[in-house]
Amino acid sequence: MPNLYTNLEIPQLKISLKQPLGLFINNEFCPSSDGETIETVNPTTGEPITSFQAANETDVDKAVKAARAAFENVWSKTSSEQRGIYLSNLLKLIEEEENTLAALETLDSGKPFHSNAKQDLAQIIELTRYYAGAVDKFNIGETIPLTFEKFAYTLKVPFGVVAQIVPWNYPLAMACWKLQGALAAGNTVIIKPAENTSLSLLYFATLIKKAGFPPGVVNVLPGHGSVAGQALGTHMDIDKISFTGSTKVGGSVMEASGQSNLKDVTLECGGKSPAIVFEDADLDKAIDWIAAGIFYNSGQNCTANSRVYVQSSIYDKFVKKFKEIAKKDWDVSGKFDPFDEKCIIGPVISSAQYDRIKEFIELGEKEEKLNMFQTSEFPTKKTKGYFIPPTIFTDVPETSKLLREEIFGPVVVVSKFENYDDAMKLANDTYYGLASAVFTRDVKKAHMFARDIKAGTVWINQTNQEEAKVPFGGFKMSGIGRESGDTGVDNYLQIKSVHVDLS
Ligand SMILES: NC(=O)C1=CN([C@@H]2O[C@H](COP(=O)(O)OP(=O)(O)OC[C@H]3O[C@@H](n4cnc5c(N)ncnc54)[C@H](O)[C@@H]3O)[C@@H](O)[C@H]2O)C=CC1
Ligand code: BAL
Repeated sequence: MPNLYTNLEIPQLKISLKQPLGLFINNEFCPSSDGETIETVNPTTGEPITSFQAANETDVDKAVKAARAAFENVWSKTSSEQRGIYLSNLLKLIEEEENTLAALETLDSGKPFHSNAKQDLAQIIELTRYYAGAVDKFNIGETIPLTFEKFAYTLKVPFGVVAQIVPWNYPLAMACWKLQGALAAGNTVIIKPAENTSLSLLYFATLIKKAGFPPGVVNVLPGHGSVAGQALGTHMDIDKISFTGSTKVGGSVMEASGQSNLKDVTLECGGKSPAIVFEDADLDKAIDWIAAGIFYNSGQNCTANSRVYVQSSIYDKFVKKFKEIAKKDWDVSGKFDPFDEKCIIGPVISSAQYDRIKEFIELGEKEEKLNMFQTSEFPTKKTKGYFIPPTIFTDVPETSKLLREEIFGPVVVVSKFENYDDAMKLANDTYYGLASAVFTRDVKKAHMFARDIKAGTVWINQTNQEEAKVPFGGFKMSGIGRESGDTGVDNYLQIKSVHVDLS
């Protein structure tokens, strides 16, 4: 029998914890059927942390059977009030274990503990509170009068068994965006974390059990995307799948649904979100927001404002100040312990992502010969972690690969525009449509931008702010469907129409 738990020590916070390493099915941790494991690496040091069990097709089937039985026998008969009680219990446990969960995020993903990881937990707490109260608010159908003797009504009912696949940039937060909404709607769930950040969700599974959720309602299946993820996508007894990650894999999840049982699909995929700065903007505030919007979480945000367009009359001033702020507030040098309050930018998630981002930087600098500014030396010789300093490319043409592709690191391109029409043309010149930001003191211009931009989210005089009450999702190749807010529950409900004949 493999080890299904290990002790982890986080000396910086004096935390020691019992970390589960198994697949979580029917409220128990168990080994994978073929003994396959995945090693998880600390991106701050490049050293392994531990290994956990990796699910295969047989394990996926076992979890689906557990989720199906829990749905048919227990969960579909559990009142919304009782579901709300379980979610409230979970909220209390998350609050109690906030530091431990945040510390696991920092250990496994490199997120600075005091800023990013604690901020993720604050968001998780807010949204769990929201969903605990939402269970009976968004499942209300309507009555439709037809003739004197006929009417119809609609019921909003859960799908049944839902699969969820989440990425590594916000490991627990992305899981909770999906999980709490699906549970509030009355579904049972099988959730797969990313290969490189499974620890926090496995630990979270212990809270699910403690909160009283019946066995099989929540199942956590760590595993490889190409194995466990693929098996979830093609399974014939999963009613809905929700995915967050790359646009490429999002497409294959949709394809898997099409090739199997046409399960309902929600996708949250990539972005190349523009920030537009007009000459009448409060420049200092705009720069502070934009710097945070690209450098926070080391730029590993699907909504990162990775394309910045600045009106030509203030362009030079903007670029000068932007570099100063990047250097002053976001530099990495010498601050290589994400548990230390001074660390503002952690490492990127893996050596593969580090190499990928480095390639983009070298392409911009050497092949495309763009103007480049970095806040400190790169590659840095002082750490084995995957640290990348804030990197700013200026005067970048629309044809540049750096301007067109999602880099997912602390790398931003800046260009200029002349007038409103010019700005809109540039902002919309992308296959993506996740988010956007506009900076101006002109109310009319701000709302014209909100009208004209083809993106699921628009921020006016701010950027990258998320609220549990507000729907989130993408236009174009950034996704299908919405999460968060009422849609975070609605997304997991389907409509049944009932026709009544009184004649
Ligand atoms: N929109 C977002 O929040 C994210 C976007 N990305 C983008 O993707 C790029 C590559 O990162 P990756 O880790 O490779 O992302 P990915 O899309 O491969 O990984 C996301 C999740 O999908 C799973 N997965 C992988 N292949 C699968 C398959 N065939 N079927 C079902 N699930 C599968 C993974 O195990 C993980 O849980 C990043 O550089 C970034 O541009 C990555 C993570 C999050
Ligand atoms: N903050 C959650 C969505 C994202 O930016 O990846």
